Formats: sequence, structure tokens, C-alpha cells
Amino acid sequence: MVDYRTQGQIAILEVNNPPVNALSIHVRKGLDDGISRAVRDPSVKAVIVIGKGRTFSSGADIKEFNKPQEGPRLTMVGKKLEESDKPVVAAIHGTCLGGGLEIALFCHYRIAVKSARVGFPEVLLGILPGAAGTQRLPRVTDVAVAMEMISTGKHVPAPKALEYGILDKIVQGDLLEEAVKFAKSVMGKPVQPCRLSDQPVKGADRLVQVFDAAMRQVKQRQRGFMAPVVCLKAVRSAAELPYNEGLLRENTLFTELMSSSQCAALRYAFFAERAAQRWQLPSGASAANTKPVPVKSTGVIGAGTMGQGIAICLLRVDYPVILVEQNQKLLDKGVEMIQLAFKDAVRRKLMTEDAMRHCMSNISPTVDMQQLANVDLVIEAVYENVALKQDIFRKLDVICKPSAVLCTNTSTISIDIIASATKRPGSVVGTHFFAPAHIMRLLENVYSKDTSAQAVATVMDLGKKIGKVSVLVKTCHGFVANRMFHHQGQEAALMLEEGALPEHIDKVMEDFGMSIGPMKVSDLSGVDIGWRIRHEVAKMEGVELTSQTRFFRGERYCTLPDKLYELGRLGRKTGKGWYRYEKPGGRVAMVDDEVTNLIKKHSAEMGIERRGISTQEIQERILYPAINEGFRILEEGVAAKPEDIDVIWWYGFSFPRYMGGPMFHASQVGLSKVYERICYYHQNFPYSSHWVPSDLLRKLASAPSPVPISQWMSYSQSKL
Ligand SMILES: CCCCCCC[C@H](O)CC(=O)SCCNC(=O)CCNC(=O)[C@H](O)C(C)(C)COP(=O)([O-])OP(=O)([O-])OC[C@H]1O[C@@H](n2cnc3c(N)ncnc32)[C@H](O)[C@@H]1OP(=O)([O-])[O-]
Repeated sequence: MVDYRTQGQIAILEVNNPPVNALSIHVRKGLDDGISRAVRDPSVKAVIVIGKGRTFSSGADIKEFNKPQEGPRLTMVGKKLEESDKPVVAAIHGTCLGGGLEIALFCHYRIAVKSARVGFPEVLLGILPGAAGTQRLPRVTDVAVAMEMISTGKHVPAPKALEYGILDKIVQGDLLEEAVKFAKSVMGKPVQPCRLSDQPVKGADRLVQVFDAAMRQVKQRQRGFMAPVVCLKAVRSAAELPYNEGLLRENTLFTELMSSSQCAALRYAFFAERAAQRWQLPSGASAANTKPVPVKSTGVIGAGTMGQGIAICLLRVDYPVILVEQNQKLLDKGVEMIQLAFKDAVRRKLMTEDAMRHCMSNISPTVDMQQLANVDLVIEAVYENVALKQDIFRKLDVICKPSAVLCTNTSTISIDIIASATKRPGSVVGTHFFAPAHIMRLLENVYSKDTSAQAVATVMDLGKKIGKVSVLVKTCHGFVANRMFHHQGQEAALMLEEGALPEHIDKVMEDFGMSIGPMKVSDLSGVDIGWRIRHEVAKMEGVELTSQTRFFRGERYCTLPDKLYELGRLGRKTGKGWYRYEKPGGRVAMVDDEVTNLIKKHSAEMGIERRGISTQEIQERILYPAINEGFRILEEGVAAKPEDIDVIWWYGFSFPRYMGGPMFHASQVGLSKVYERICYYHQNFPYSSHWVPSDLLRKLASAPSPVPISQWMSYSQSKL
């Protein structure tokens, strides 16, 4: 785990714990033994700590967090490194994160290659740097920098770290050779001035201003997260207390965070996100055994809002895009909007003018679908209409080369139906982007009964390349995201007619932790979207939805959203929806008496006596139907595991990550309690099928003891 060798008068401690040199028990032990041996050996005059493989160290081993701590503690290992009278040099490449950076800060010197990155991402796991990081970073750099780095978890590139004083030198060429040269240059020099524990905190005279400003930012940007606030307090104590007392304070705060429910949720989130990448099809094909089709050229059909966003995603990472529209006017408008989005990115310093010009030069706008004949991958992004999509796929089948992957950006329509319009259903796959497509990170990739493993591998790989978090799901109406979300909209509308108002529902859900409540989400995505989907479904079933409709498909139906649509209140884009906005496209949601009156009048027309609806009821009626649907989705194999659902909710609907996602949240509340409440609502609202309890949930809820989330799927086939 740590290879010890000497080169002349220099001892080299090489951490060797693939893939990311996490500081597991054997590594800590290896470093501890290695530094003792080097200190003991009179022929050794300097020590180098370096990482083997792709990185210096990614920090403490997160997998060890649930277990009792064994072996030497990281702080003790660090103390030994610092107390060595022989200079110790950290030689950094790849990433030097968390405990890895703490080890480096215990060393007397730090050198790095230019591509290296350093940082304290502990905050993203709901903890703080617990091996003296909060006490040592503000001693090597400024207290303001330390607060920013530790409370955000951002990685800092080596040149910036040099500027901050975290690094002593950036080297070119072979890192070890350079480290040896550096070690020789400091051999024999006193190490005392390089012991950070003896140094004062830099910028301590501005502590109060810096702390207050950092706290304001944290409360605004990381609303609801405990760890960033505690991180700031820990760094503050570095400036207020002597080093050893600061360490004790850090330890107390670390222990507090480590045992918090937020830390448990964020650790779950770390592994869940990685697990989502390890997709597997029922056939056994998986990420591990399937190669993607090489994609060099792409096409996007539809230059509307979604098509523009998707084209931007592709252009940003250098894919040439053939952009197809049905007429020149729409095409020109689409290209103009793409250009505007890039200009905005330049204005906000997210890209350079040159990069923008390069991206724009990669678009080939056309009204001729034949131009797609040679593309490797095409994404259809026209509006949600089955006949239109099928027509496009019929044409693509004739036009595109046999190896092309044919993707559809549908948010609800079954991929089986779209693929059936072609003679190559194996090449057809869903790529459900979330609006705005160039900003939202989620990509819900959808396979049909015929989609080939190679097509799946290609879209999962594409997602990674364009910077998305991709989750693979099986086709069904609405897939995972919209299928679960749909019930929230239904319940919200029903609560409005029973007695709630939009601002009540949103406040409860925002207090719960959602970044915006469901009524504001509806205004953001457009009241017309839901209207179109409901009416399209009804049309397919030969039903006409009117203001008199009380039941649809045997379910209680609320016509309030339809009434809002008929008033032309389509949401933010028209300046009016469930709220009033300062202008069309505005962002400030204001309560509107017209909506309040509309809702009250609607209740009266329905003969419903309005009642007060409690916070608990709002929370449960918004969350539990989605959770219940999540269990059905697992039962049916639409999602392979609960982690996939939770990933979808963080990135698609901003579900607070510190609560782990709806499925993890359910596990924390207790599945028997969730089940019991769902049964209660089912009894009270028998005409809403989303309250019919999932069978998988029932089985898990009746297990003799709580079943860990990682074992839920083993119950899906059981006959309990
Ligand atoms: C207990 C008391 C301790 C007290 C002392 C506290 C010390 C300290 O302050 C706390 C810490 O350091 S907290 C730590 C602070 N550090 C962090 O939070 C850093 C977290 N890590 C990262 O940000 C990214 O992994 C990297 C940027 C390092 C690499 O990104 P990339 O190239 O895209 O690769 P990838 O796909 O992401 O990972 C590859 C594989 O490695 C796995 N794995 C990774 N790190 C791990 C770890 N620390 N551990 C275990 N495993 C870790 C990962 O799961 C995956 O496994 P899989 O089985 O193949 O799925």
C-alpha cells in the first residue's frame, strides 16, 4: 500500500492503493511506518511522499466511514511527517483531495505538476476536513481562501494553488525526478519555518468581515446544507484558538457532522451517483462489456428550445452538428438563439470569443433531412406528438447509414412506439434531456424492448462526454422522472381545490428543502406542457376533456390547471401562471388575487367545502405518491435500483441531495410509516390510483427489521 525505497540520501514513500490512492488503514500504516523508518535511517536526509498511478490521493477512504476506526489516525501520521527534522516533500499529480491534501499540508514542502488539482471536497460528503485541514489551510494561505475552499469543496488548479501559497513550486517533466531535485535543494535546511502548526493564521485581522461574508454566501448558495456552515466555524476557530485547541474544536465539529443524517445521505449520494454509471440490461450486457459506437458527427432535428439546448451541449464539446428544421424561418430563429446563448456564456466569462466562434462554425443548419445520411448519431427534438415523431423516424430509417444511433428526446412517449416506425428498432434509444437542456445536468436515457446494448453504451458515453449525469431506464409512459413527478402535479391540483393555495404548497415544499415548490416548477416549465400531454393522452383514448370532466380513466380529475391554461396563463413565459411575474419571462413570483379567486370559485363550482390543509398533509401528498410510484418503477424493472431514481431527482428536480433523494428519504422516514400513510390516503382518496400501495413497498414495510436500501431489489421477486 506504501512502497518504501531510497534513492541516494532520499527516502521515497510511494502510496499505491488503486484506483485513487484513498488513505485506507494500510496506507496510513504504510506512511506511518515509512516516515519512522526514514527518520531512523541516518543515511536518509530528505523524504518524498508521492502517489503511484493516476493521482496523489483522493483522501480518506469513504468506504471506511461506517466502520470503527482502526490503525493510526491520519492526524497522528501527519504529525509524524511534520515533526521529522528531515525535510518532507509532497510531490503531487492528479488530484490531491481531502485527507490527501491534509497529508500534503503536514509535509514541509509541496510541489506539483501543472495539471494537478487540490481541494477539500469533504463538505460535499456532509463533513469537514477532519485531519487538521481546517486549522492548517488558513496558515498556509489566507483565511478567506481557506473559508471559500473548505465551504465549497471546489478543486483548485495547481497554478492557482501556487498563487494561494498552498504549493511551493510547479514543475515540468517527470515528477519524481523533479521532486528528487527539489528535495536535494532543501536538504539540510531547517524545517522549523515550514511547520504550519507553528505559523499564524493569515488574514486573521479581517476574520469577522471574512466570516460574515462567507456565511452570507453559504446560506444563500447552499441553503439547507449543514456542513458548509460548520466548516466556516471550524476555520474561524483556527484564527481564534491556539493550534492544539483549534484541533480539538475541529474534532468536535467533525464528529457532530459525521453522525448527522445529512452526512449519511451525502455519502449515499456519492456512491449512488457512481453506481448509476454501472448500467446493465436484462440481457446481461453492461457498461463493463459493451463498447459504444464511435461518434464523430451528429444531427439534431428540431431547432426549438430543446433542440437548441441539445445542439449547444454537443457543440460545446466539439461535435459537429447538422441542425434540421422544417422551414428556413424556424431554422434561422434557432441558430440565432444558439448564438445568443453562446454570447451570454462569453459575457459571463464561461467561454472565450474564439471558443464561441469555433462552436458556431461547427453548426450546419439545413431544412433538408437528407443531410443526415452520414451522421453517426442523430437526436430528434421536436414537440411531443406521437404521429410526428413516428413520421420522422420513418424518414430517418431510410436516410441514415445503418450504423447510426437514432435518439429521441421524448419526455413521455414509449420508445417502443417510436422505434416501431423503423426497420431497425435496435438502433433507436431515448435521450430525455431536461429543460433548459444546455444547463440541466440530467440525461435520462431510455431503452426499448429492442434497443441494442451498443446503442445504450453510445448514449451513456455521449452523456459523459457532454457533461451530463446519465441514468439508464426501461421504457414506459413517462419513464422514471415524469412518471413520478406527474403525481405531484395531480395531488397539488387536488389540494388546491380542497383548500390550499399555490403559495402554501410551495412554501411547505421549499421549507422541506426543494429549491422551488411544485407550482413554481409548473410555471417554469409551462402550464401548456401538462395541458398538451393530458389532452394528447385523452385524444389517443377517444376522450374529450372539458371543464365538466370529473373523472378520467376512472380517476378523480381536477380541471383547475386546464382553466389556468384556457385563461392564457401559461407560466413565466406569459408573465402569468399560478403566480404573477414582473414581465413575461420574469422570475419574481407574486401571489395573484386573480388566481386565488379562480381557485375559490372552482372549489365552489365543484361543491367542495374548502378546509385548512396542514404542512404534514401537503408534504406527504406531494412526496408519497412519487415515492409509491418509485417503488412500482422498481417492481417493474423500469429503474434497476433505487439509487438510479434518487440520482434522477437530484439532477432533474433539485431534490435536496442532503436528504439523499425520495427513495433514500423514504428509507430514513421508515418504510412501514410511509406505507401506513399511503394506505391512509388510499382509504381517503380511493379514486386516485397513485395511492394504491406498491407491492414492493408493502413487502419491504412488513419485513421484520428495516431492509437496507442496497437490498431492496432482492425483495422485488419475493413472494412474501
Ligand atoms: C473516518 C475518520 C476519518 C477522519 C479523518 C478525516 C480525513 C479527511 O478530512 C476526510 C476525507 O478525506 S473524506 C474524502 C475526501 N475526498 C473526496 O471526497 C474525493 C472523492 N473522490 C472524487 O472526487 C473522485 O473520485 C476523484 C476526483 C478522486 C476521481 O474521479 P474519477 O476519476 O471520475 O473516478 P471516480 O469514478 O469518481 O472514482 C473511482 C473509484 O474510486 C472510488 N473512490 C474515489 N474516491 C474515494 C475515496 N475517497 N474513498 C473511497 N473510494 C473512493 C469511487 O467510488 C470509484 O469506485 P468504483 O467502485 O469504481 O465506482
